[in-house]
Amino acid sequence: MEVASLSGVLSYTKLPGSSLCNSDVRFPSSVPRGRHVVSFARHSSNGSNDVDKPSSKVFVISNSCWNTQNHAVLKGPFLSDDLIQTRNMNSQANCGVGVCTLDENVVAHHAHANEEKIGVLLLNLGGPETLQDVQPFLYNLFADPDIIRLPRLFKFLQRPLAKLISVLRAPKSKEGYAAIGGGSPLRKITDEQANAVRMALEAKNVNANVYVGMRYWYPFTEEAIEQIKQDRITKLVVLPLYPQFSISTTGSSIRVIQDIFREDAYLSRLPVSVILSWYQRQGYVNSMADLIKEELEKFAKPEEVMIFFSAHGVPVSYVENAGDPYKDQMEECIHLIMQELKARGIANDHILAYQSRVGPVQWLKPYTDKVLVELGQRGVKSLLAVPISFVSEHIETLEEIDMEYKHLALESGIKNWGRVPALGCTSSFITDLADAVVEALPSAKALSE
Ligand SMILES: C=CC1=C(C)c2cc3[nH]c(cc4nc(cc5[nH]c(cc1n2)c(C)c5CCC(=O)O)C(CCC(=O)O)=C4C)c(C)c3C=C
Ligand SMILES: [Fe+2]
Repeated sequence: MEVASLSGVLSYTKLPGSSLCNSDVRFPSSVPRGRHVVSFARHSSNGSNDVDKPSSKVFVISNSCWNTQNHAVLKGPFLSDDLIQTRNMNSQANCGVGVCTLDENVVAHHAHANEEKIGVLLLNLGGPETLQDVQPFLYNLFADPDIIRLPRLFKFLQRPLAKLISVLRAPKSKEGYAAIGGGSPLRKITDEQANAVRMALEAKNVNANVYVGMRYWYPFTEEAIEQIKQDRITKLVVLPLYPQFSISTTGSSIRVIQDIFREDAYLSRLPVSVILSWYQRQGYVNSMADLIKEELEKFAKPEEVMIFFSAHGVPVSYVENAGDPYKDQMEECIHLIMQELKARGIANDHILAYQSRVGPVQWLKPYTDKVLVELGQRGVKSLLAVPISFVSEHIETLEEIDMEYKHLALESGIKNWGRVPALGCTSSFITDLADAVVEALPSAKALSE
């Protein structure tokens, strides 16, 4: 598990002997590769709220670069004008999850000033709850500078481009969401996970409020943070529900948090521990191995089944130019799961491919759809699909894998198809998340420290 504080451990200085290339800072070979840390430089604020002014930087140590990205100070997700009103009206109702009951607030109000109040902030992507939400949700997603990474000179195009792409993509997306019941199940599942983590912590004698902060839809991360402030939390663990780190997921959410915390006197003094990735945790690896074993046993000849890990892709440029550790972490994650299966006497063939590419750029390869066809041509008869970059059911498991890819696989000659469910609220997994929180607590540090 990789844990960092919001203030991070690095300062933004050009390293001796390094040279600038494409706005990335190359670093000398003495800097250890292969692990990553996300750290935020403390910038003197110019006092402006202008969203177009770069005033924070994200550093990612990766295999090849310390990548620096200039980001605008974001006061909230970019919302189309007609949505801003809806969002403000809904902000109270959508805060956190059902764990912050009235009773608890009353207790909190009377609690002793020195009493520790632990908060856990679960980060997730968010998804449209109705078909009307699809286009504004896509707008928020494409307006994120960590999703569409424009060169600094073209930043002014971010929002018009987001509007255009979201309008163009909405019909296809809507079809997908319509096929899974008219909306994303992410909010419901994430709320259930939050409640389960709270109870697992309680079982370990740790009382905590557990909040849900979504990046692109309700309840927004900004709303969850507002609730954390109102609840006067004294120590916070940030736990992204992505096992592997990517600039486009955990990185983007942490940037939002850091921008808000830096501007706020209370939040900048709040000790925070950020869990950057947790795919290496034995509890997670065991839970995945359990699910895979259970599904393999449903096949007539389990030993002949190809285990097909399908991960959400990212554009190649994230890995090659921006130093996103996502691909490395994905490969290591799969290695760990396969090692665990082997220790249990399961030695099936396996393969990793990347799904859900969007737009004309190159994404991580091999592509799931291409590999399925090739496997069929190679004579593979039984296949078990394992979604690996996400721990809830969502459009890409329920529609893309269960419908599109299953259809393609069967059409390509694969006879027996199975799919491992997402971890959801599997109890061994939830217990491990609670353990991760407990382990992260001692390293909490305030941004201002
Ligand atoms: C680890 C998980 C994810 C990564 C990495 C990721 C990167 C990424 N995604 C897009 C574009 C889209 N993603 C969409 C939905 C979506 N993405 C993830 C996870 C990751 N994305 C999830 C869990 C979901 C589904 C949420 C739900 O409603 O159930 C969508 C919308 C759906 C669609 O139209 O296909 C888009 C678009 C990019 C461009 C990107 C990396 C740059
Ligand atoms: Fe995505």
